Amino acid sequence: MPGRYYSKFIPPSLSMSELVCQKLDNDATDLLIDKWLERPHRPDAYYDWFQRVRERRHHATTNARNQQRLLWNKGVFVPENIFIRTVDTGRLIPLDRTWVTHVYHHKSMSRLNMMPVIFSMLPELMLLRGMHDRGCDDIYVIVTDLKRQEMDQVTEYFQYTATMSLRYLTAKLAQQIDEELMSAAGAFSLDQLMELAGLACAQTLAKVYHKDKYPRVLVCCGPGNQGGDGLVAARHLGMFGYQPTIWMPKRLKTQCDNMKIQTLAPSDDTHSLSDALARSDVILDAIFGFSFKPPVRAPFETALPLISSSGLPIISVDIPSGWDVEHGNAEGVGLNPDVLISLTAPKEGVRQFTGRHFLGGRFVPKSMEEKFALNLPDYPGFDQIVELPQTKGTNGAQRL
Ligand SMILES: NC(=O)C1=CN([C@@H]2O[C@H](COP(=O)(O)OP(=O)(O)OC[C@H]3O[C@@H](n4cnc5c(N)ncnc54)[C@H](OP(=O)(O)O)[C@@H]3O)[C@@H](O)[C@H]2O)[C@H](O)CC1
Ligand SMILES: [K+]
Repeated sequence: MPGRYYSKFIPPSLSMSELVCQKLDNDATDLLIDKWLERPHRPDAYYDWFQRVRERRHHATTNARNQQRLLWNKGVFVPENIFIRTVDTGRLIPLDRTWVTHVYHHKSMSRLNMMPVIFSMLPELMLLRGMHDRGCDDIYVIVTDLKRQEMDQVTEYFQYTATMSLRYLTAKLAQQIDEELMSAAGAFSLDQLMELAGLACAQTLAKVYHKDKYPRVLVCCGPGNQGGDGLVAARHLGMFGYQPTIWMPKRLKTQCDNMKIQTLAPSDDTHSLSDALARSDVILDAIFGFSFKPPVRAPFETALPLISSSGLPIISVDIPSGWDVEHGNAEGVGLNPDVLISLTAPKEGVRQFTGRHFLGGRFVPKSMEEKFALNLPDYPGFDQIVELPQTKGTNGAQRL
């Protein structure tokens, strides 16, 4: 077995192993399925599924492409050593991730939702067979003798590449999705979306910057809807026990006043901002979102450098303010946040962002996610946010 030729950015490849190609025809897998089904089982979805697979096998054997190809070298045929090369993206996926990935890529399978993969050889072969029957014609099984630690690194790599199938939005597409969410397809009001977006922003800040260490949050709000997200976030942060202060040079909002959240008087100069920066622990940048068009105009062209030079940690909403929605911080005038909370889906311009990256906006109906091929990751439990793996300065275009 060759040494470690792969890393997060050098994917494992077939050339890593001296592979022997063998063919496993459907009769052989049917035999295995039959044997497995004969064992005592409590009926469950997994069991039913394979029973249906068995019933359909005659159809399958009349299928001209009824072969699964197995490739392996000297490794042991155990789940940790098995990779599947997917037919659609051609990526190598560790077997224990395959089910999830498959559900992810083949929406038709999603109603079989996340049945547990049973880690023994027979069910795995059955799983492959089931995938085959469901339209995944060429399934490559690569058995290697990677060690556990190497496997973990490969898994890390796959987690990274999995996020690369996430769709990054252009400004136009982000606006289109926003409009659609508020049309009959989504049937949300702007206030509802803003409430959820602001909650996701507040949750992200609270997750990264604990209120005991960073109690004083300066919420910088721009003149558009993103400024509204900022106000909502300020309200939630107040509820979470932070002491937010709002800098919103263009207008004020009553809900935050009612909660006695301090709001700096609107003004076209940035003196009040400078003072507030000196009294803050962390900044929530809710200045510009996907409708930003460079160059930055007053008073923000003075505010952005002031915020940057404060040296305080910054958490940006949707896109770091001053970054072009599609081309990022090409002009170098934008903020450089430590944390980003993208809403709905990341924007094209943040592909180069290397800090901690969260996704929020858990309001996109499945139909819309599919229509726009967003490939959104699953949100954990009841959270409004999901953390995306950090990119290390690549352009994210890499694939196996
Ligand atoms: N579906 C979602 O994900 C939701 C996201 N939300 C958030 O809304 C923003 C987008 O909101 P929008 O109102 O379309 O735009 P912005 O907040 O980005 O800001 C537009 C305002 O900014 C002014 N602007 C634009 N460029 C500049 C500039 N170079 N200098 C100064 N000012 C600028 C612009 O002024 P104009 O005079 O040009 O009109 C606007 O006043 C999205 O990113 C999310 O954060 C929603 O909360 C809900 C759903
Ligand atoms: K922003």
